[in-house]
Amino acid sequence: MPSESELALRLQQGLDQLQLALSAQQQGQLLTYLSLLQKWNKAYNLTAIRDIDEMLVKHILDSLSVAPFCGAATSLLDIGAGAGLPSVVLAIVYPGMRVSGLDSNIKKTRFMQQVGYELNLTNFHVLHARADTADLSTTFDIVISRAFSSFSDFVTLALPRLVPGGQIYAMKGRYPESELAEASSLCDINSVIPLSVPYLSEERHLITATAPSTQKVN
Ligand SMILES: C[S@@+](CC[C@H](N)C(=O)[O-])C[C@H]1O[C@@H](n2cnc3c(N)ncnc32)[C@H](O)[C@@H]1O
Repeated sequence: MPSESELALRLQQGLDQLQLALSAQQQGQLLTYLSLLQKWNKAYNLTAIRDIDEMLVKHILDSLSVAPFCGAATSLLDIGAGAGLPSVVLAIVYPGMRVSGLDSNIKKTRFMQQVGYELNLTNFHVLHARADTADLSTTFDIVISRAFSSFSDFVTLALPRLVPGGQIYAMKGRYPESELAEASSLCDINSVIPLSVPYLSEERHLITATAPSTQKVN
């Protein structure tokens, strides 16, 4: 198992590759989050990944890879956030952004609440609810998901939660050709951005979309 200083160095080098400049405090928060994930995973089964270095790459750095595309937003909702991926990571990167992590699984929302408390993330809010019935009373600049559902199901859930002109972001693995075709009548797909995750040779993509500008006919 890598030592704390080895993990810190690997994080620092990953951040350099992503061209993200985070303070020592933010890097410390990311490492504390990583250790909480590993600690709670034993009892709560938060993620199938057990190895801490793999968690750093496939969870923390993977979530950080979307950060450069979120900087203009003041609010963000993560649907099906699970253990807080990517929402906790984005709340750490952007302390001025109102970030909400929503999940229907009570163990996962308890974990996110504990993370928010231990990291003193005052901009991070946890919602225990189903995405289709959640009473949120507010809308968001970005609605994001990672490993949640088909893109079309996600779009249907995300659209009512967006401010006018807000962005839907879906984090995907391989180029999601069939999912894009299926959702083309529901929204305007603006881009499919290849993401590069440090130390990972697998494909990652970010779909960005907005509410349909015109009434679409099937
Ligand atoms: C595969 S996990 C992904 C979690 C996290 N986004 C990640 O990348 O690790 C999907 C999550 O979606 C949640 N979920 C599934 N259906 C949901 C719904 N209708 N409303 C809210 N959360 C839901 C599950 O509880 C689970 O935590």
